[in-house]
Amino acid sequence: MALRNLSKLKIHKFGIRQFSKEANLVSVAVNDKTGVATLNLQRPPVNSLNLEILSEISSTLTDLEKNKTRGLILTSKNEGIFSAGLDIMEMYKPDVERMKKFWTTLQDTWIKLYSCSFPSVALINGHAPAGGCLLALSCEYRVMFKNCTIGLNETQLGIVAPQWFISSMRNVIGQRQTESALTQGRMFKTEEALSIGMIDEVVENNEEGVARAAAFLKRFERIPPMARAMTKKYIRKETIENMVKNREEDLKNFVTYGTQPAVQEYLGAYLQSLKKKSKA
Ligand SMILES: CCCCCCCC/C=C\C=C\CC(=O)SCCNC(=O)CCNC(=O)[C@H](O)C(C)(C)COP(=O)(O)OP(=O)(O)OC[C@H]1O[C@@H](n2cnc3c(N)ncnc32)[C@H](O)[C@@H]1OP(=O)(O)O
Repeated sequence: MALRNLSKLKIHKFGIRQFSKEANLVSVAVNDKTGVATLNLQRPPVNSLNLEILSEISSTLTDLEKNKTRGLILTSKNEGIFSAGLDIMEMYKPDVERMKKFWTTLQDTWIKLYSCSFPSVALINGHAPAGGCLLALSCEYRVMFKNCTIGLNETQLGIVAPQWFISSMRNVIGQRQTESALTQGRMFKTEEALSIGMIDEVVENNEEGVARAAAFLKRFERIPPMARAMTKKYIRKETIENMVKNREEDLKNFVTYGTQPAVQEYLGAYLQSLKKKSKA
């Protein structure tokens, strides 16, 4: 597996374009033999998703699509944390113009990941709350380390998960489990997530995780890519169209709702509790 500069596109002897990104907040490694790209989130300390990392994920997904990658493994360089979700600092006492750009970039990233033509696996090698969970749910398969947690915990923060977050979960675990999980803002331990089908496999370590993710992607080796991609597109069409149709309204809701004093108070208190915990 090699890390390459994105600017250097080349056709490999297997006929697969190979590339990766020389960037700060994500890195991409492409397996020469299989054409599978591993996208690593690497924004210390907890891979919280701010405007900059989302922009990099989004542009990387565009590049992977253009370069006809054969599959994606989405994971974290920071073992122990897949992603802490959206960077709360983007929502707390926000600059409204940046806040809009942030949300629009999150929408773009989700659309690209949710609708990508290539098969995708989240190798969840650490905790995955909220936006971290959303990224994982947007993939087609989820492999997770033991002793971690995953879930959409928004209500615990006093915020409301948008419709497309909810649909992403509902499409994986169904209406009843989603309603129960989201109204409580419940975080699931690995084994619990497995038992409700939120994740597909549990692994001991990174080596095993990469092997299981690769095994999932290998299932498509003999499936004509076009047929596969069109089938995925049809299955996900309604969810994506709903979001795209409502994205302006979704942005408006985010700004209006997110800037309300009561929501700001919740976010401020939550941030304080996180900071206290890290100082204890
Ligand atoms: C009517 C309809 C309206 C629709 C409107 C839509 C509104 C929806 C809006 C938003 C949706 C948001 C979804 C989200 O993703 S919100 C983010 C939720 N994330 C979390 O709750 C996770 C919080 N973090 C943790 O639980 C832990 O940090 C954990 C990831 C488990 C890692 O734990 P640990 O390794 O122990 O690390 P620390 O807790 O010590 O954290 C290290 C430092 O990082 C800071 N931190 C952590 N998470 C975040 C974050 N998400 N954003 C910003 N900063 C974060 C933490 O404060 C520590 O900072 P410091 O070192 O300065 O103390």
